[in-house]
Amino acid sequence: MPVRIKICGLRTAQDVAAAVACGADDIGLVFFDRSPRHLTLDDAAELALTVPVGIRKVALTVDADDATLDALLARVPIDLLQLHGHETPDRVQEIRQGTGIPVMKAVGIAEAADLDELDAYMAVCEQVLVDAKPPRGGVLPGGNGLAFDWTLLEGRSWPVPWMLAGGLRPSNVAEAIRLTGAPQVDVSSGVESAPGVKDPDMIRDFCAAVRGV
Ligand SMILES: O=C(O)c1ccccc1NCC(=O)[C@H](O)[C@H](O)COP(=O)(O)O
Repeated sequence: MPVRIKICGLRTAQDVAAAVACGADDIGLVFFDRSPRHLTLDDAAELALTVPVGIRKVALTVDADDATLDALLARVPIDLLQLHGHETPDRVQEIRQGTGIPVMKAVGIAEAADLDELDAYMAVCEQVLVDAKPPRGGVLPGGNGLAFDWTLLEGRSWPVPWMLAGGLRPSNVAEAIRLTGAPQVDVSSGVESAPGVKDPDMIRDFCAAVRGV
């Protein structure tokens, strides 16, 4: 099976076109107003219209309340919710049941013990995102371009689909896949020329590196 590719934090129709042209499977839209990748609902609704059928539109939210999620889903057609805050397993279950939208819970990893946190989410979400833990006191809970020690994942497997994220770049993604066996990869900073500015050449190089594994 080819490794699935998610390009996160797209903000323009050009970003979407570059990701689609390179064979991305998922595109991520960020709804977190402290992020340089944040989209308004109007901008996201317009951008969603440019995404071809068959490409999954993933909405990234951080500890969003029901009203925020309802407003988002009423305006933007979303295929998967990426929960990137401190959502508990109960909250993940509530969101999944309340919205009817499949959920991917992100869990931050810095050391082996952090992997235990993943277990609590296996019964309540469709997928997990195994990401780097954000730096202490950092502004963003994700999208920091930081990698974790991928050897922590050697020999690990989970009963739901999982995606690897955190500091992936065109130059290291093949090694990350080889070491972890990741069936899906997610990138944001690693294909940017500046925070929030996607670079089509880097997107192309990233996808080529994944497909070359
Ligand atoms: O991208 C953001 O600005 C962001 C804001 C708040 C929570 C998460 C955020 N990003 C997460 C991602 O883009 C990815 O899912 C993942 O963490 C990879 O990021 P990167 O290390 O930059 O490739």
